[in-house]
Amino acid sequence: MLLSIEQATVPGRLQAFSAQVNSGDLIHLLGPNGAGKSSLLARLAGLLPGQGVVRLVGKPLEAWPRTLLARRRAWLPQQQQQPGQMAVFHYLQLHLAEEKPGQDTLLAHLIAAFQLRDKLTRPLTQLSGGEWQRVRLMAVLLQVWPCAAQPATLLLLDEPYAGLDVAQQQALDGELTAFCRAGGAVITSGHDLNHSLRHARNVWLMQQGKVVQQGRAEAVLQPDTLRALYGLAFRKLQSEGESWLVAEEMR
Ligand SMILES: Nc1ncnc2c1ncn2[C@@H]1O[C@H](COP(=O)(O)OP(=O)(O)OP(=O)(O)O)[C@@H](O)[C@H]1O
Repeated sequence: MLLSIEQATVPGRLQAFSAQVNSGDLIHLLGPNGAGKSSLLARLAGLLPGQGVVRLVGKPLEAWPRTLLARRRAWLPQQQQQPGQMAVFHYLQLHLAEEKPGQDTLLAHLIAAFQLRDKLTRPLTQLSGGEWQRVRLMAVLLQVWPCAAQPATLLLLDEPYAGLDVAQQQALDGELTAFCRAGGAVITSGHDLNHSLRHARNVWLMQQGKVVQQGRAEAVLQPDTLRALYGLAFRKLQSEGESWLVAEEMR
């Protein structure tokens, strides 16, 4: 087991929550604004204090030396200021491991996937919002991409799709799927129910600081459940073997 969450809390923001995350899992965290998604992600990253225990490959987060933890789990906050004027390539280099076989190939692959080749010498402060998001995503992927020495790693992404155009959203889908196939696990927060229906393996639904449901996306994302969560009526449509959720206008 990669991550074991035992009665983890954040006072005033997250009620006691227990779950297990395995290598290969791709989990979407959904729920209304203020439900506690960011708080849960930050707690799992070991960056918010609280009760309970969070174990990464069996060891409590607090017992991990900082440098080793940084190679095992990465966290992408919802928003982040550019750390100064440095060039994109320099920023990415800061996230590379000293020695990791295949890292150069991975770097070239991610530069192409996120279409950053012609931005590499640009100062971070001169990127658009979506470009900075792609650079941040690339950095955390590089930081913990699974390798033979560390096959099981964890990526915690707070609203990673925000600001990405549709092609870049697809690129990110592809990289996260590859990351999980390589042995990592991903937990992301977001607000796009139909994207979660298609892309997530599991969904955790949150409401008022509590995880109220967890399970397969197709099973959890049901109109009645969503109505209770968002106060909106939903319909689930079927088309060519795919399901779609549509929020209906309330009269
Ligand atoms: N720094 C903070 N200090 C105290 N309370 C906070 C802080 N940040 C958020 N909260 C509160 O904690 C609760 C959960 O917030 P959180 O940011 O985890 O929700 P979220 O589900 O990620 O929301 P959103 O979808 O709007 O990003 C909210 O009631 C919020 O007001």
